Amino acid sequence: MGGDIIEVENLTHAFDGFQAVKGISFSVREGEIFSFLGPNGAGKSTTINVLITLLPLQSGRVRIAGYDVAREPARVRESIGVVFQNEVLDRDLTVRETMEFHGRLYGIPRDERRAKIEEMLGIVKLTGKRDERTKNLSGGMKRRLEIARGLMTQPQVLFLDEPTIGLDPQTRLKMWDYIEQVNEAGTTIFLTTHYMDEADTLSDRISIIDHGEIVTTGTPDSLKNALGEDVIYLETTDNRAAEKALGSLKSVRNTMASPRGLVVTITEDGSRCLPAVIDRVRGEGIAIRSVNLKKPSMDDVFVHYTGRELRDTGEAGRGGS
Ligand SMILES: Nc1ncnc2c1ncn2[C@@H]1O[C@H](COP(=O)(O)OP(=O)(O)OP(=O)(O)O)[C@@H](O)[C@H]1O
Repeated sequence: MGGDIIEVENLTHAFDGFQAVKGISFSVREGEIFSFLGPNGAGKSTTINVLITLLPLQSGRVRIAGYDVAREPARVRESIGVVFQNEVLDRDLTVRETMEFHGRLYGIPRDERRAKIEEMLGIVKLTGKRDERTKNLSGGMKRRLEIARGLMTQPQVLFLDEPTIGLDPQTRLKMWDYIEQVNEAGTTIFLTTHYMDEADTLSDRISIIDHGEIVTTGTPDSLKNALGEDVIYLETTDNRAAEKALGSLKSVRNTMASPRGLVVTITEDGSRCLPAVIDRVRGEGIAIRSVNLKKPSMDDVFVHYTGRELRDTGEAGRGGS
């Protein structure tokens, strides 16, 4: 992996006085698959829109592939590809025409354009669909076409906003393969996703943003390991009282109310300290409805740092920890 291809320093962005992004700093290394996660309204889109020059830089510094978004936006645009969350294909164009149109728009010379179209359609396995109108493609094929189109200009960084949203599980797995192939061919990937397993599987590193601030950054393994050895999910008749009772137990690192119950992260082998956890809760006269012991997952990391499930739009949990 090379140096930093995305550099964000102290980025702040406000809408009518409301601070959507509050002085965030992070970087993405050349060659990485980097995931940017956060609950709804956390500030992801605002950040990405500044990075891809759709929103003006208000304050801070952002460089993409060495170019400053405020001073050299055209250079930045030449260096990136973007695949948006909502489908933006012309339904009446064929697959090849879609690619052809994009290539012309970017002034790619004819012969190079033709070769590129074939190469990119090959990568996303759409060669056989070359003459199909896009309206007749499946959801997965449409996403692949959008990715192929985004790659035509050989961007150094490809921004993928929710690349697998709405796709069936099998197609999602295939899409992961394509994303990895694109990455192996040398493109840095900046990804947003609501699927924690996706972020976990694909990412070299992940940042989680909440309330306009980055709350943690790390490799999937380091983020999961930092939570502790194991996680216990407890459903009790009084989760608040149970949380209080467990606070003083030595093997308990952290407790947090979540929509799935009380999340207890522990520092030791869970199967060994589970009896003590149960005894302590019952000792307070609290009945236990269910217990679930497991290794920390990216979902647990997300709940730990944001107090919310990714799909949970409400304010069921507490912010931060
Ligand atoms: N154009 C705008 N005018 C006013 N407020 C805005 C605007 N765009 C975003 N916001 C607010 O800024 C905050 C961050 O929004 P943003 O779209 O960046 O979040 P997000 O993390 O992308 O959320 P989602 O996952 O729902 O897309 C939210 O509170 C949102 O309501």
